[in-house]
Amino acid sequence: MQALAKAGQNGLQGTVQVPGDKSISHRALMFGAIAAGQTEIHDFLPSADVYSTMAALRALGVQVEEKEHDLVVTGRGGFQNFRAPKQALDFGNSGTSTRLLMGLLAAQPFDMAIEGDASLSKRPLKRVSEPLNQMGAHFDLRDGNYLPGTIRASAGLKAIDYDLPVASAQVKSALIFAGMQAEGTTRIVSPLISRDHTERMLRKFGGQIKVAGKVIEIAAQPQLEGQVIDVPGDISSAAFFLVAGLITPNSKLRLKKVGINPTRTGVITLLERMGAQIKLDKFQDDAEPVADLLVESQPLHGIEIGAADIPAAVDELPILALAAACAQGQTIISGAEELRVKESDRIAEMVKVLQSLGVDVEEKPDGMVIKGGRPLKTAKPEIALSANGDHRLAMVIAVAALVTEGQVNLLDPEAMRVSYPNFLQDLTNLMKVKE
Ligand SMILES: O=C(O)C1=C[C@@H](OP(=O)(O)O)[C@@H](O)[C@H](O)C1
Ligand SMILES: C=C(OP(=O)(O)O)C(=O)O
Repeated sequence: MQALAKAGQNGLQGTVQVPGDKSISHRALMFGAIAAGQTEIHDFLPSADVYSTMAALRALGVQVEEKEHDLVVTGRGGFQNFRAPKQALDFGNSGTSTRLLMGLLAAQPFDMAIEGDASLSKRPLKRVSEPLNQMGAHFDLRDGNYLPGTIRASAGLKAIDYDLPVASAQVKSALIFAGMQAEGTTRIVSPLISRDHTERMLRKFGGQIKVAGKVIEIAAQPQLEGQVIDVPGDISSAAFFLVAGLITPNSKLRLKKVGINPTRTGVITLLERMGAQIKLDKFQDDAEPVADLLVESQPLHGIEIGAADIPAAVDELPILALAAACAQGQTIISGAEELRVKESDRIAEMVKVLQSLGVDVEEKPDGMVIKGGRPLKTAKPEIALSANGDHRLAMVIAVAALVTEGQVNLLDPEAMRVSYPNFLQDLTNLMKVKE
């Protein structure tokens, strides 16, 4: 159990370099694996989820060397040169590893067993296996939807036209990897635009993809060549500091080199709608735009967050719900049912966390209604909260503790290893009193 710190008189002050973007780190490893030659990945995210992708690729015969903040991947020069793994591929807690690799590995000439931890084994995979099976892949999944399972050998894939039922970047990316190996042109239509790191990275590696709004066309590719990838800081991790800086009195923070891909900046847009001013010091664009984010404590007000807002802020909804609890007035979150199938049921768990801190919050099937503005306060002088093994919930609880009257303890701080192993250390560093 971890006793969580409360912010002092000076609030949070200083500069943070949040670790590398998780989505981009996974993809850099995967594209590195299928490219020819070496790929250097600078400032990758050294977290449990990214190590799950790395371990799976190593088990398939891909050489990945780790050197301090960098990785060097020696690619297999295509999809057909992998080695049959000796054991089940274990994706740990990582939905991104599972779903993207299901697409990347959909047409191997051998069977592969796949598994994950208890949380991952509850997350739906039919959304990926169904279209891939239509293309000629064969997945055996527990109850047709869950890990553990087997990716069966396939004799080859054929293109399909597919309307995604959910605005999921993971499903879209799985279909892009499959489309790259299929005969014909695969057409993917998304209901809403989701993060486009796969599309950008494919182009960076020399590949071709047609993107027109929500419609993507992908076919067989020229030989991809190894690249140097600079991974920007993860905006999903920066989001915890943005909200911490806004709700903790007397704070002033600079978050350095954060990725500001427009498909990911929903948290900034929504905080701005709540009345926040966040300054962006932009850098030169590479494949992914980057900026320093500057934030100071400011009053916030409630807003309505609807279905169209969700994809660009999907992982930031838990911390936005905390911001809403500290804002004046009512915030309604709707159209966010996807949150129920993340590492935990993030609607139910956030409602529980906020209620333990005295917040007036009502759970809805697709979101919640938060009546904000009351100071956060524990019912007893000291309470212990569980993040239910969910890294994002664990970090939300640590941010809430900064401004809660009463001592908050966290039962499962180790959950943070999934995306931000040094989060508590980085947060504590901002509380050192400056003379
Ligand atoms: O493609 C990605 O890297 C991700 C996509 C999102 O999931 P969905 O595709 O399920 O929305 C997000 O929640 C996840 O953290 C990372
Ligand atoms: C949902 C998340 O990740 P994944 O789907 O990769 O487990 C997340 O990081 O919040």
